[in-house]
Amino acid sequence: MRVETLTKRYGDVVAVDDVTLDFAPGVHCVAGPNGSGKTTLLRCLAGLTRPTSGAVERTGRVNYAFQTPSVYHDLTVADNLAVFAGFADEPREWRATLEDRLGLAPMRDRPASALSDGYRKRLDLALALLDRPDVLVLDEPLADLDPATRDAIVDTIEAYATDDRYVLASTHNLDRFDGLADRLTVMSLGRVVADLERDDWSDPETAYERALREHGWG
Ligand SMILES: Nc1ncnc2c1ncn2[C@@H]1O[C@H](COP(=O)(O)OP(=O)(O)OP(=O)(O)O)[C@@H](O)[C@H]1O
Repeated sequence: MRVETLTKRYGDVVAVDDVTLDFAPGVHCVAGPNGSGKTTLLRCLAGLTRPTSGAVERTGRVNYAFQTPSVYHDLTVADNLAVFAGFADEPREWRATLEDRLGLAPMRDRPASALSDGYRKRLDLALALLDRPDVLVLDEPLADLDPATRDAIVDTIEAYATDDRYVLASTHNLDRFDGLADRLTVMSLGRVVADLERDDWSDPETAYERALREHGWG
């Protein structure tokens, strides 16, 4: 996958400014201060937002998990999974595996509206994975979650990111991606200020802070 000279403007705001990036299979984190263009870049890549100019090349089936979970609030966890499984042509065992990995079994009969934010996020990730997308895009998958939920989500991402799959995540929680991220792109003011691979860093959070310092932040 690739974006080339991608620009997205909202009126006077340049959310993504002339970004060219190649994407490879593995776990790819996109980090940057608030408003640096992470979500806009990922939305353009996933085809959810039309770029103002530039090109996007995508591959395979892309699923996008929004920062705010998009589940059926009136349905139970089990029924949410059943509805989405109806769209997916996957064996039941995969659904059971996801329920297990994300610790959803005790919540099966609870309406999504009655779940904690953490369990709603777990359910949302399960739904995004049900049809085994080639490309999984996660907008802030770990924001405002307790440690157990973060662990469940990180472990699920890790187990999924094999077999040439692409996992892209915008995040402010790089410490939790240590050992998991293969690639780190740092954005500032709509531009890419660092694009690093695992061999380039001792840990992604320190690499991120250094990249921002070099570009005048803090
Ligand atoms: N639909 C929109 N209409 C107008 N401006 C927008 C829209 N979406 C994003 N922006 C602006 O584009 C810029 C980049 O926003 P974006 O959400 O991509 O950044 P971000 O790095 O994901 O931020 P955050 O970490 O806060 O989620 C910001 O200035 C934002 O206000």
